[in-house]
Amino acid sequence: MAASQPIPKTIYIGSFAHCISLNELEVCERGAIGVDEEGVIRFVERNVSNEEDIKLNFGEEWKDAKVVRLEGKGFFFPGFIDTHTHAPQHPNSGLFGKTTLLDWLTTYTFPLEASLSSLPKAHRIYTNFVSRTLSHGTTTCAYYATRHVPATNLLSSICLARGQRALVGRVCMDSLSPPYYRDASTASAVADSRACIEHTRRIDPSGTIVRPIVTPRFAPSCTAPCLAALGALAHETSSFIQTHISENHNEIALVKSLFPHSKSYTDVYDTANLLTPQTILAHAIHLSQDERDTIRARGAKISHCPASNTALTSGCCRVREYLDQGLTVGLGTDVSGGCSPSILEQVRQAIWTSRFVAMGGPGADQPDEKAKLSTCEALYLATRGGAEVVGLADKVGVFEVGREFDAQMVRLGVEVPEVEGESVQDSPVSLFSFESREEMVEKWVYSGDDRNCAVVWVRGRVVHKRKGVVV
Ligand SMILES: O=c1[nH]c(=O)c2nc[nH]c2[nH]1
Ligand SMILES: [Zn+2]
Repeated sequence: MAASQPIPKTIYIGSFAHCISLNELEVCERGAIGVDEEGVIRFVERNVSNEEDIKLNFGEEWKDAKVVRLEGKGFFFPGFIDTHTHAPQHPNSGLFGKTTLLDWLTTYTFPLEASLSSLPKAHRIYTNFVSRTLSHGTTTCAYYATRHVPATNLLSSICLARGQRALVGRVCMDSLSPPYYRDASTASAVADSRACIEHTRRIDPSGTIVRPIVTPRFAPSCTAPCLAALGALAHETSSFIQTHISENHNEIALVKSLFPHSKSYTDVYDTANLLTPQTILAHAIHLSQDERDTIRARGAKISHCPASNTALTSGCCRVREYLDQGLTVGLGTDVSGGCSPSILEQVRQAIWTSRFVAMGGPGADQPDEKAKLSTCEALYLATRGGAEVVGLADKVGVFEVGREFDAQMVRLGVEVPEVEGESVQDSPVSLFSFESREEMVEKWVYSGDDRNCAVVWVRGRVVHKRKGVVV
């Protein structure tokens, strides 16, 4: 099992980068990170001159440590955290036409999800999707599965076997759903969800790698009794909760008509005790100030899904404002509303969305500079922000003593040679000779992809390696 295989003490030598705070990106040129047999970081050294000095400084116990050296241009970076995605929708990535949320669900999504009643099909999709997210540097992922208990349990088992940290949720939907894909009753939705929680707790009792997450699809898909029963189930089993909120204007109007006595969309969930510090709310685009205040007061978290929000023309989330108001935000790929499994892509998309908010649409005056996310802020959301959303704030997201080594080795390739006639190389990032380390990080953010993700570790264990890379 990737997650529990024994590992030697290891020293990672080379440049590293990480977000110390929302506004502070540290790029260390000559670093050394010491990781023990549990995968926990024991030292982080800067301005290292040679490996022997490191070993001497840290004494006898590190003298035989394995060394992983980052050769050439690149840096170690914390693993990405995907706070919201749908594994069963992977085959539909890129297929959405001109639909918006509600017709997209009935046209593309429900038929595909229903077909995962076939376990061989679920196996094919889930193994490929977990491989894909890992290959893009995602070390933790909050997954929606489907309604099916066996397929949901399979996804948990695959994540555990591959060593990817995951929250895995069986989707509950007992209302307004097609007859071929719905829960028969609140009682069966709760019983099936309980079965999935029990499976996840059985295969990983400590919850180090996989944890269950109670998953009402969204308010239109659930009756009020079902929402309340799921709130109670989450409390009884101390589980995380994930759902969608305030993604699209037609959806918000539908919620208003289905729950006429609720003050707002947020109030529907609050009434059902679904807003807790362990709740992940995907999208959250069109929230009123009152709703934001409630979400903050309950300690619930937000998953910003910029690519999906654009593809389904749902709206531009005012994330910079949310951060100023003290809301906790991470990034989500939301496949297949979003068409990429890459959190690096969401970093870019979050930055573009913030610029669209800043530009304010046709006829607007000067851009609103306050609305713009910086590169560092977006990287923070992809790592430390995400860690807060999934309850791992004290464990991952930054290279600090006492945290676990969830990381990716980013390799940028070689500089473009001065002689004419060279060919384009495997890395999509073009380096010349002038770039500072900070500029290399910027170039990676704006032009990099999975070809730059050479190795991925969770708790110091290798969970992905690009072909040909030796560690
Ligand atoms: O982006 C989304 N994807 C979904 O599958 C979904 N279901 C309800 N609301 C949703 N939004
Ligand atoms: Zn979603």
